[in-house]
Amino acid sequence: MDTTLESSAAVLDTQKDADGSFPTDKKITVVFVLGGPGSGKGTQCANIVEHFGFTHLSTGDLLRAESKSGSPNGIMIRDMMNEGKIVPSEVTIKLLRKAMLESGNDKFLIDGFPRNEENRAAFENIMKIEPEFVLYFDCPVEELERRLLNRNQGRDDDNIGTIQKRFKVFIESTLPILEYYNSKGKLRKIDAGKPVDEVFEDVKAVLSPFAVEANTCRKSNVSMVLGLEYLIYLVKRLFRAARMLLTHLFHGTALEEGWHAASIQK
Ligand SMILES: Nc1ncnc2c1ncn2[C@@H]1O[C@H](COP(=O)(O)OP(=O)(O)OP(=O)(O)O)[C@@H](O)[C@H]1O
Ligand SMILES: Nc1ccn([C@H]2C[C@H](O)[C@@H](COP(=O)(O)O)O2)c(=O)n1
Repeated sequence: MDTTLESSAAVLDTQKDADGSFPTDKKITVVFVLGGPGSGKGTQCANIVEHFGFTHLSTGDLLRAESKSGSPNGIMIRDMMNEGKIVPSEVTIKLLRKAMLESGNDKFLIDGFPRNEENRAAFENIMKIEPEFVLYFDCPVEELERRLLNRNQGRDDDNIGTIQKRFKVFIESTLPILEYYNSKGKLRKIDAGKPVDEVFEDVKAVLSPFAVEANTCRKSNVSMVLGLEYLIYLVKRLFRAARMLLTHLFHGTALEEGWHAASIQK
């Protein structure tokens, strides 16, 4: 398989443990999203979420949040990320699993994972979920560097020293994972060197099998909203009827009392 960087991520088999379990009756769909650092994985995932109803889980974001949470692993994660190294799978998968369960969704874009063979094997062994396919954003290294240096999102690892290390780790550890999924016919390679909208056109073509489900999902959301609105309308009418009845009873009694008092005075 040729890549630009060289030249310069189902079916659920339920797992039960202390963290909880996925519902047995649901098919869990997982799409792994890979590409060099800065290839636009996060950018495109945001578009996919909007159009196809997936939950986007960025392993980098999950690790960054964990490193800042003051957890026992926090310092180790921060140090490894600053060195561009890959955090042990046990840590990453625990975070991923928790986020997947908490989302309540059954379709996941797992961004920046699996980064190496250890990640891939651990996910398969622990989660027992086969990815539907792997979306690979392929982009020239010069463009990656330019994007990362201009990102300006305050990331500690967006400095030239760590960027070079991340490129090296991508070539040595992640490219073999792409080869693996390519050999299984599960790689969907996208030219990520183009403008964002053009890249998304290609992404949409790959994600098209999920379009019908997305429509269904949107339709069911619409009927849920309409159902809720109708319920609110019925409750409002009920309240109005109750108020009219009470007013009628109250006024009736008051009138009766008024009439009674008047007749006594006479
Ligand atoms: N097609 C594109 N053309 C130009 N700039 C882009 C494109 N896609 C993304 N960018 C910009 O490049 C930078 C990196 O994009 P993004 O954060 O989505 O990459 P990433 O692959 O998620 O990075 P990382 O692996 O480091 O988390 C961002 O500033 C983004 O706005
Ligand atoms: N599976 C993963 C994903 C990410 N990391 C670490 C190492 C990366 O350099 C860093 C940033 O990830 P990104 O936001 O660029 O996807 O996070 C990891 O160790 N394991």
